[in-house]
Amino acid sequence: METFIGVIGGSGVYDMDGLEGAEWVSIDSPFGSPSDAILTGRLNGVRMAFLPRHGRGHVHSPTTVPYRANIDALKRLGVTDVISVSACGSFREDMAPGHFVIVDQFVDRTFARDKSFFGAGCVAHVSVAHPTCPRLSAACLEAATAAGITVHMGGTYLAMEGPQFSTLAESRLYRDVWGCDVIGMTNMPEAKLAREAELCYASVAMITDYDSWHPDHGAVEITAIIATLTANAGNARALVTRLPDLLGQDRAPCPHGCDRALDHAILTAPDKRDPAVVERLRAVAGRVLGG
Ligand SMILES: CSC[C@H]1O[C@H](OP(=O)(O)O)[C@H](O)[C@@H]1O
Ligand SMILES: Nc1ncnc2[nH]cnc12
Repeated sequence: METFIGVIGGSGVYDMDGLEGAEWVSIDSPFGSPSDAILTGRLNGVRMAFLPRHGRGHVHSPTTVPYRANIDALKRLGVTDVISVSACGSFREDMAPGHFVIVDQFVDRTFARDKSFFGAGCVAHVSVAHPTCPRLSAACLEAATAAGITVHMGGTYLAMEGPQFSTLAESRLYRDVWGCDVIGMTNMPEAKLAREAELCYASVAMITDYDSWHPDHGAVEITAIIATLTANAGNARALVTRLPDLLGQDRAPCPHGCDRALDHAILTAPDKRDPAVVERLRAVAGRVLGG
C-alpha cells in the first residue's frame, strides 16, 4: 500500500509549503463540509495532504470544527496516516513553551461535538485504550529530534470544550489530581474518529503556555500564545517535512492494528443495518461493510 500522509494544522498553522504539484482540492463528505479545502501534493515522492483544522483565516472555534467531515474527507482522499499539530498549554514545569510533546493519551472532557461516525442504523465500538499510533508517533519523535527540537515522548492531553481557557481550579484539578501533562481543545474527538476510520493518528503538541496553574506565569494570554506559535511555526514545518523520508513510500500494515480497528467492531446485524447509514459510512468503514 502507498503511504499517504495527512497533516491537520492547528492554530497558527494554516498552510504548508514545499509540496510538489500542490493543489487545493475540495472534498465533499456526507458528514458535512470539512474545515477548508485540502492541499495535496508530494514531498520527496510521498503523497501528502494538509488540512487547516480551523480553516484558512481561523473561522472555526474548537467546538465548530467539523471533526467528522475532516476525518472522512482525509479518508476519502486515501490518506493512511494523520499527524495533528496543535497548540497546547503545559501542566509540567519541564514541558516549557517552545517544547514539543508527542502525546500518547487523552482525557476527553469535550461535550458539544459529534464523537462517532456510527450510531442508530449501524452501531460500532472501537478500542481507544491506546489512541495514538506508536509507529507514527516514533516517526514524529525522530523527525523532531533530527530537526533539533526539544521534544518529550509521551504525555496525557486534557481535551476541554473551550473556547474559554480553564479556571485556576480546573487547571489545578487536571494537573494535581488527574496527572495530565498538556491541555488543548481539539484533539478529541479527532483521535477517536481517526481510529474509527482506521487511520493511524499521532499528535504533536507545541507548548505555548503554562495554562493558569503556574505561580510565576498568571493567566493564559492569547497574545503570548500567538507569539510562541509564530516563533515555533518553523519547527513544526521542519518536523513535518522530515516525515516522508522516515515513513517511506511503501506502507506496511500498521503493526499496532490501527488500520484494522473495525475488524470486530460493528455490532448491528447485516440485515438490521440502515442502508442510508451504511452508504454514509462508505469511506470510513467500506473495508468491513463490503458492497
Ligand atoms: C490559539 S489558543 C487556543 C486554541 O489553540 C488550540 O487549537 P489547535 O489544537 O487546533 O492548535 C487549542 O486547542 C485551542 O483551540
Ligand atoms: N492553556 C491552554 N488551554 C487550552 N488550549 C490551549 N491551547 C494553547 N494553550 C492552551
